Amino acid sequence: MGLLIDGIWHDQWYDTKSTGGAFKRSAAQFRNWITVDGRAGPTGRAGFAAESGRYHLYVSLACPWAHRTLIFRQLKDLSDHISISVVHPDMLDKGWTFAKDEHGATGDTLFGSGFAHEIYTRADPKYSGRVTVPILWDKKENTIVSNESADIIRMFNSAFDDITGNRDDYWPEELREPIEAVNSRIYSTLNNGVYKCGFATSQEAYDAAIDPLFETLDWLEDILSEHRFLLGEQLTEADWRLFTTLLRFDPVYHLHFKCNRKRIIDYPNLWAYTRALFQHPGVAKTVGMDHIVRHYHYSHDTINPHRIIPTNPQIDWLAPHGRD
Ligand SMILES: N[C@@H](CCC(=O)N[C@@H](CS)C(=O)NCC(=O)O)C(=O)O
Repeated sequence: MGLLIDGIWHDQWYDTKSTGGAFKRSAAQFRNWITVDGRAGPTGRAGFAAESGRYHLYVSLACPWAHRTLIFRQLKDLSDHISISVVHPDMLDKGWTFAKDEHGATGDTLFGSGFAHEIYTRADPKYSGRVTVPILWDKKENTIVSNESADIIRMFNSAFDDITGNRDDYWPEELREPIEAVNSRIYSTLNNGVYKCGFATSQEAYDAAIDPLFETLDWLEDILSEHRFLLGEQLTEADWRLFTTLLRFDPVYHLHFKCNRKRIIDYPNLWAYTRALFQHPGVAKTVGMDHIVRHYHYSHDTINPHRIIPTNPQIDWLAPHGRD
């Protein structure tokens, strides 16, 4: 694990010393938007029009943020229009790699690079910052459009609709305000909250993260006891953003990140909801559980120094969910 400083790779773990043991996620730096006609989006510059075959997505099957983008690529029928490369699950001293010696790791199918940091320096030879996935690459302008999953799923939600004819809308205008409110709590206490627990290097930092996390799970259980989805009857991006964390919770976060007060299967509504989303058409094929379990346990040697991969519970994702 490391980062680029002025385009040079440095192997170093997250700095939690300056924050009293708390993990602080750094903000993504490439924030352009693909739009229907290439006009600028909410951030960044213009020039990224939706075109079939122009863009390439670098993902890790293990990563919950990258997983969101893979789900939207699937839901919005973008597989024939946006190509992908899948990194190797082990993220060690050189960061994400394009090694292919693991089932499902494709290598860099665009440039044949060895490491994900080469994609960042290809876009900006002096880039300083973390080398994260997902990365949305523009083959035409030879640069990174975006490395922020929250933005990428919104681009995928609508920018290519005229090309695919798929007009399913997971960010409907009338629900945007409540979606933002739900996203914001879930991001801070759950999506990122599990990392705050897992990467904490002081008891105080862990204690500060664990209560809000389980309060949020209790809150979600209540919502889902009354509604089919987070915002009511309509499936929205808020559900997909939550799903990638729920999916990883029992197999990884419960043990590896010490989020062990309860498991998702202890919450009847959350557990049935997670299965319902797993069983949604096209979603199961975006799930790489081998990469998920391998990545966390093998890569985080400050948490699991002997890199032993635990046996894990057998989870029946396909059991009937009864939430239609
Ligand atoms: N804000 C980014 C965060 C992505 C992110 O942190 N990805 C993790 C993998 S789960 C990563 O690549 N981490 C490498 C690192 O921090 O060095 C997004 O949501 O797209």
